[in-house]
Amino acid sequence: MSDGPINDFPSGLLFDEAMAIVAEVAAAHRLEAETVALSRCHGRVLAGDVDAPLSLPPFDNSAMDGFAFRHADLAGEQTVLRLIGEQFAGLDGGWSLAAGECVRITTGAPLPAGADTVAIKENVAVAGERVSVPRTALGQNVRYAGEDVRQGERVLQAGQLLTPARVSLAASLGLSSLRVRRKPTVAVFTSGDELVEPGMSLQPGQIYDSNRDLLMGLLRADGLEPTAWPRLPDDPKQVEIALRDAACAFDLVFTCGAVSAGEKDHIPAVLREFGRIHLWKVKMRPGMPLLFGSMDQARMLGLPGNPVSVMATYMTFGRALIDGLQGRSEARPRFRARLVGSIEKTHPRREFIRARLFSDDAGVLRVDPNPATGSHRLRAAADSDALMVVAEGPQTLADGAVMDVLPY
Ligand SMILES: Nc1nc2c(c(=O)[nH]1)N[C@H]1C(S)=C(S)[C@@H](COP(=O)(O)OP(=O)(O)OC[C@H]3O[C@@H](n4cnc5c(N)ncnc54)[C@H](O)[C@@H]3O)O[C@H]1N2
Ligand code: MOO
Repeated sequence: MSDGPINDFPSGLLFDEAMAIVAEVAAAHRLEAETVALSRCHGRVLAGDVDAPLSLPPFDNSAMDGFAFRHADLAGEQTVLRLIGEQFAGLDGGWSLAAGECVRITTGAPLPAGADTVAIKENVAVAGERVSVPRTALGQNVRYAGEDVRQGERVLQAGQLLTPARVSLAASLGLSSLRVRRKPTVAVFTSGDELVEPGMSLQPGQIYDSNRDLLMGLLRADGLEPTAWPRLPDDPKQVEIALRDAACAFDLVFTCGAVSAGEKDHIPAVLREFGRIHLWKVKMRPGMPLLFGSMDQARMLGLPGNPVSVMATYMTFGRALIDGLQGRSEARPRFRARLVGSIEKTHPRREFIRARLFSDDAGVLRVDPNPATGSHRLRAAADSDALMVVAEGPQTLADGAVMDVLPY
């Protein structure tokens, strides 16, 4: 391994500069498109636009259970019509109404030819064939063909995330599969000789590995199916072997720890020697030692080892990488909330502060920062449900200032 300075790549970048590099590298390594059965499309990113092969609703139909008739037949407060049959939701009975006739109809059933209005059954008196319907506005309780979607109209676009409603829309159009981007396969590594598996006994100087569950949980919550690898020891040869092995089998390799300046922080040197570093160190807090590169077929994101650094870097760079690889072009929802209390920030880096989100009595979303500083303090993260973002440079923020927040 080379002993020279590791400096032939961008370093000490502004947050937005680093994000731009991640987006660019991800776009250059976009995952291939595949055709997937609709039931497996949830959470996937669409690879192509979808134009409606049919209109929705496909035919005029009733919005309520009741009686369908011709509005022109109504006279006065009550009109007696002649019941000629039933049209339930399902096969079209081919009914056609002549003057003074009506048909019993259920919700979703096709409207008989000639009918243009439906009275709900609760307001109708039926005696044999005689049906007394009240005054009803023209078109009442009718759902028109094409009022939701017109045939040929673009309803979904490449780059959109397939939410349950979007998958359901595709189903309603009769589509049984969609072109989506492959989901990245993800390997997760934690690293450090101090780490012990929860459940084992601790020797002096050791701590339990908490980042593995943190990162696996964050990835799973984003719909990925990560694979946890055995922990990396603080040994450069073993780090090299494990990372090279993972890099030829996974799209994404996430590591936690061993990316800072310590004597045992081997990951940057391994990445440089056997792959390529795209950037190292970002002006953010926590998360400053973030490392991003490529090795073999994988993109590698080296998250700093402190737990809150893992959260801040995953929720920003990790997600940008995952979204970029899948060509997700629709921005994730942005949340903004008003600050509780005030903040005086003096350092130059962008800061991510653990905070609680809540709606106040006036219906205003508020964000209440946790006073704990220190990216090792996991308890403050567990007591919080969002990271609040404070912009670069010195900032004096008063109560009520509008803040960007990343809920988790
Ligand atoms: N001289 C310098 N020292 C440090 C710098 C620096 O720039 N110069 N950066 C500091 C910052 S900021 C951070 S963040 C940390 C990150 O360092 P590493 O990514 O190399 O992480 P480690 O040293 O391996 O670990 C940091 C910290 O986190 C604990 N840790 C690591 N992995 C886990 C895990 N899986 N579960 C629980 N806890 C974990 C580890 O024990 C350390 O306490 O470096 C600063 N130092
Ligand atoms: O930047 Mo470190 O990630 O302060 O904790």
